[in-house]
Amino acid sequence: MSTHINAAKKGDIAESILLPGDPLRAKFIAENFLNSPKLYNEIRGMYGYTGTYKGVPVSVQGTGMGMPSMGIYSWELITEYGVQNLIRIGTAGSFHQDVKIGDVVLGIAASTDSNYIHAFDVPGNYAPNASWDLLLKAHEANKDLGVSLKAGNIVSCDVFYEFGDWWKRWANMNVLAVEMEAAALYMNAAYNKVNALAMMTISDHFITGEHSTSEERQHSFTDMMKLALEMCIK
Ligand SMILES: O=P(O)(O)O[C@H]1O[C@H](CO)[C@@H](O)[C@H]1O
Ligand SMILES: O=c1cc[nH]c(=O)[nH]1
Repeated sequence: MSTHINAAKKGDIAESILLPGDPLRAKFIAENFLNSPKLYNEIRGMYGYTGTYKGVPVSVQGTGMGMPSMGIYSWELITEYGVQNLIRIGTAGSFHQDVKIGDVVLGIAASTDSNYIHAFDVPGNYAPNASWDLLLKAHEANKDLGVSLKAGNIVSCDVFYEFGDWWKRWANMNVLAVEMEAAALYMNAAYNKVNALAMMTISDHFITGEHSTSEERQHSFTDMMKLALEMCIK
């Protein structure tokens, strides 16, 4: 048991885990995609389940919103429960015309406006990046699934409700989309030498003004869920 996760022991959480921000998305995945899912965490309502997918143990854990929350859950999963492969399955807002609602974006790197890197005391800037191993698995798994995938730099921001044209300056640097957790996940994974990849379904569009409903954010986006699950058995 750790401070924010009350799974009893290491083996109660699988080596590969899906990490949606929304705990109800975790519940939906457990109930619809995992065999014999067991609830191992409900502290703070941040549901975590372990079951099997095509015979392989897989867990799914809500991580909340923002880098402090992702930082806590991913750190405990890695250091207290030995999780090796962490796949964030989130939502994001697109900055580009050709990255459309429903597309899945793989964050090869995660730029950020956060100070999370201060925890690691590096003597310069740091470029949080995805695991090559997991990127290859995503590519491999998608050969059968054919999900509309885009990959590139994303930005993890501390503020959801930002004003003005801030996003255009990230778009100018060819950053594809905004979300709020990937950079912290990548830093925790790098420090602890484990694998992480953040994939996000586009739920909002800064150019067209489109927005998905909260119901869609919770229950839809099953392409991304299937892709992440298939990666766990590669
Ligand atoms: O859908 P999730 O995984 O929560 O991800 C995105 O949605 C939340 C904001 O609505 C932030 O957590 C952001 O990163
Ligand atoms: O952080 C996020 C997530 C989804 N959509 C956004 O616009 N921002």
